[in-house]
Amino acid sequence: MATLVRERRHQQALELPLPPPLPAAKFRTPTYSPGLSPAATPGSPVIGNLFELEKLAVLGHGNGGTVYKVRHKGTSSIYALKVLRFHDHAAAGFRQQAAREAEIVKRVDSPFIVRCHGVFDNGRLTAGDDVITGGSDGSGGGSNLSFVMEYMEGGSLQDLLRARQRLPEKEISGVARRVLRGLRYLHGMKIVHGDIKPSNLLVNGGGEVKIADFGVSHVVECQGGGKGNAWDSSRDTFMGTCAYMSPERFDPERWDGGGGWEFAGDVWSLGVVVLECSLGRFPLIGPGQRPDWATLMCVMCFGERVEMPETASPEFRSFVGRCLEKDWRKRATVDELLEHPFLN
Ligand SMILES: Nc1ncnc2c1ncn2[C@@H]1O[C@H](COP(=O)(O)OP(=O)(O)OP(=O)(O)O)[C@@H](O)[C@H]1O
Repeated sequence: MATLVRERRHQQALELPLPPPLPAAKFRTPTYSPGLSPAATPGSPVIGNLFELEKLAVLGHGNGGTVYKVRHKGTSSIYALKVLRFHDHAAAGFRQQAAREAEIVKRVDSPFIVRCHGVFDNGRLTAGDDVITGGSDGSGGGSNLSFVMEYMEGGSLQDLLRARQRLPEKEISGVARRVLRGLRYLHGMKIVHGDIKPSNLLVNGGGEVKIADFGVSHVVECQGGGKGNAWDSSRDTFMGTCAYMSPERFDPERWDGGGGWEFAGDVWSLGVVVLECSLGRFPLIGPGQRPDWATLMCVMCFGERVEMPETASPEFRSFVGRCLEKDWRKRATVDELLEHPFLN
């Protein structure tokens, strides 16, 4: 069932070209320092083969894949290995989106985004601009796509919220600043993340938050252009994702989801996350309500006021209000939010 849901979720058409690869793509020259941390650093060695990695533990499961904690046998560096498995009957859209995810993570390089150290297509390391097929290996047993990622030993923001329930405004402001810097980088490359939520914001050993999981990301032609690329809500039934979805993605007709709104959707999602960090629960619905499609749709269409924590500062209220502006044209941009007093 979960696989089916993910397959549906990934059927969004992604026909636009990606920006050119970075000159020295992700898989950079190694400068490994033996004395460093258990977790791999930006200068970690290139991994040529998945057999170089030893699985230590399962870190988590997503829709369609498993994430393992692994150790590089040669250097003892620790990584996270995400493995997406495709059954032979997997929908073409699922494979296509996984390939798109791989192409995006190979190009992004920012301290605010979880680093990818290598992508393996059926165990074969793909280089800079190799075409990734996500296709069958011909063995009849399905295929897989594996991502070797920076290990984020603090887990996700969702884990953090489970443990601490609420975060103080100062910490929330730090989280928001890092996510916005990551979004500024991505949007500058015309990449819409599309799935900003607590489980996709990971924390490293130093307490730094980074954006992860490009499973529904895509590249848009130009902001404000008439591409449309309208989101078909019937494709995205996964609750964890739709809970953070903006009104114009829910209902493009009502909220004028023409061209240019897709970057604004990431800002809405960040606003929901920020409010959740302060309230200690998913904020757009009442404590006992389920965040199902119909309930969320009612909130988007008829809900007037977002509940704020009683103790929230004016800066916090203003910041969240600017993110959760229903009309995406009035919503703050990433650059505006980076100048907002809540962060400064
Ligand atoms: N680089 C990483 N370092 C440490 N833990 C990670 C890393 N990437 C993922 N995880 C853990 O594995 C879990 C599963 O990640 P994955 O990206 O597959 O799915 P998800 O984001 O939880 O759900 P979904 O697939 O619905 O987006 C995460 O919630 C996180 O706890």
